Amino acid sequence: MAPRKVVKIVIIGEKSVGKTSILKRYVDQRFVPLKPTIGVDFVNKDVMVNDKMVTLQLWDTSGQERFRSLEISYYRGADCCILVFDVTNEKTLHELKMWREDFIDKTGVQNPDQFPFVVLGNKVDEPENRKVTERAATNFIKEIGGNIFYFDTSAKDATNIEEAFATVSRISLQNLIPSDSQRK
Ligand SMILES: Nc1nc2c(ncn2[C@@H]2O[C@H](COP(=O)(O)OP(=O)(O)OP(=O)(O)O)[C@@H](O)[C@H]2O)c(=O)[nH]1
Ligand SMILES: [Mg+2]
Repeated sequence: MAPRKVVKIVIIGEKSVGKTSILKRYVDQRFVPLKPTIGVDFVNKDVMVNDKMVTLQLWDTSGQERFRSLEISYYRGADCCILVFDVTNEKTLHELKMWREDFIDKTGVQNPDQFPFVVLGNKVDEPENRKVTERAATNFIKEIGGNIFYFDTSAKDATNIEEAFATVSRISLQNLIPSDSQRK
């Protein structure tokens, strides 16, 4: 049997936007009170993509400034980057530009326009507090351009979590095409 493919996915963005809650919802189908992430953590999930079993290695990190120095080793070898913001806090969307540029700088990705990014606008279960519309979010990703996708999500009520990770799995595998491997 051919060895199982393993893809590395990193999830980044400001503190408290819901990165760990999104992973918990996806991997354990649960939404529970969580402490802020300290440093870096990771969790594996096996999924079927095009009839093949693939292991997603999901790397979670803290959005807090004081842990930023850890990120170089954490970003290295990523096949896809998930950028999370909180739709009830506009500043967390604007900060994503910085998070994306920092990721590109630190990984040394040669073709940032081809590298797969998935942006998640989280906490859409709070429509009364929503500050960033889906339209504003999609305009934002159009402005960034490249190989980038957008989903409104909620870790709390599970909106679009499966859908977002189906896209993450698919585009992470595209990134493993051998002719692209010199990019890393
Ligand atoms: N309403 C709502 N609250 C959420 C959602 N996702 C996360 N939260 C809440 O937002 C807070 C932060 O969630 P975390 O998952 O710890 O956020 P994080 O991005 O991992 O934060 P750091 O680890 O500190 O960077 C917690 O109180 C969560 O319960 C969501 O989809 N909806
Ligand atoms: Mg966290």
